[in-house]
Amino acid sequence: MKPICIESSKLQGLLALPTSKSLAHRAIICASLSKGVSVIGDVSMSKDIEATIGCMRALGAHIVVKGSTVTIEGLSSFSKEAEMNCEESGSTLRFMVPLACVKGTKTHFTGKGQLGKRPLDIYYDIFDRKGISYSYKKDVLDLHVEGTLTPGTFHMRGDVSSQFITGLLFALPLLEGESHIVITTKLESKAYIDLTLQMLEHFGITIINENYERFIIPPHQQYHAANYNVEADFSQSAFFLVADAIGHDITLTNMNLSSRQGDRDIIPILERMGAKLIKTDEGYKMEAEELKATTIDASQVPDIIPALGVACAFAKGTSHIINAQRLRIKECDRLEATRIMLETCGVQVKETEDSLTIIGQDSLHGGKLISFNDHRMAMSEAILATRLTSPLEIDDALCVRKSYPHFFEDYKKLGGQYHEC
Ligand SMILES: O=C(O)C1=C[C@@H](OP(=O)(O)O)[C@@H](O)[C@H](O)C1
Ligand SMILES: C=C(OP(=O)(O)O)C(=O)O
Repeated sequence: MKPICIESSKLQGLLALPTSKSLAHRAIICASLSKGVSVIGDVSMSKDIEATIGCMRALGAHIVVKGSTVTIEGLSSFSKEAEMNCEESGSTLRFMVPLACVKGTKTHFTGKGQLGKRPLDIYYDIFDRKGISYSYKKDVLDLHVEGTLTPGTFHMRGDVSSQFITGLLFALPLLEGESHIVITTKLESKAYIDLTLQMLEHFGITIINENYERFIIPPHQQYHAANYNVEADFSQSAFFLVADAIGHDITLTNMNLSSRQGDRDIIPILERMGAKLIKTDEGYKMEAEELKATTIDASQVPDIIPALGVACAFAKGTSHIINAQRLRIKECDRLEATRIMLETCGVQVKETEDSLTIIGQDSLHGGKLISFNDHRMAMSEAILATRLTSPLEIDDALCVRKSYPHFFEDYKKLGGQYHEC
């Protein structure tokens, strides 16, 4: 795709958000492991979700996609061999690896972009302890795994990625003996574990959660087919709620305010900055006269930080984004990328190993940016561009396909103005 030039514009109107990628991954996996047929409704297709569907098919599930409805006949036995292309989806890879080892499926994992550079060591340690054989290449995802996971106690860090814990939570209930997962550090991205537990329960799996320090997984369990409708995605809501907070007028028509998605915190964070959530006849929107600086702890909400960086850029005063080291191991180094995005448009930003200090500005200019091949950076940049005094060029906006293929169509419908440069 050619670079696009975005002009400043007023975004306004109604928008139905795509549905939650995190919940869709989980529902598709649980249904694929179930006895019987499940219908998963309201799935928003994206590259990441297609990757998970492809992997579960490779493992033996029968999956039919018609529009946003995914009908899944769970696998009757695990495939002996599987080829799993995880594209650029960290969730897919980290959720699939333990599943590949439930019945010793000989699996070849491939993927693209940064995925081969994102941590997997927690699994390699388990493989070493459990005698599972594996080989991988450095920095590109080309991983071969063969071996069977045995039950036991798994000591795991909780401050690298919660996706490793989720991955084990899917696989361990299927083993012959009881297992325990013991979290050895502070648990970050904790709400994603809640989403996993919620989905496992929906599909009939029991996990005993001892205060997020130990998870006890009874053995010999069976996933039971269940229907499930996926709710709107709060990580995606962040772009539009931030847009509202910096002066636009977008009403989101499908947000579930009692959702357990951690990124629902976008609302209290923006409220702390002086914005207000307003209920209208059609849905919800944010309103703000003026934003004020705040301190944001990124450890539980890593995915909404680039969008919040845009809010901080227009806030009065100095904002701090703290505990953000793990942003460096996402689709790009999101801490550095957020700094570059803001600096390019005239914001003063200081970056440390795990924080950003952002000095809010009244007026910002355009420039030339790359998307860092990261959907959340491209979407944040598009929102930032609406409030600049000159156009912003973005090199490769196609990366939004990872989670929100229609982002730029929706952006245009709301009044966003861009053209190929
Ligand atoms: O479990 C999930 O669905 C996710 C967990 C989070 O990852 P970490 O646990 O690595 O922070 C989040 O960043 C990712 O986009 C989705
Ligand atoms: C980090 C993300 O996803 P994943 O870890 O699944 O690649 C994301 O969607 O922002």
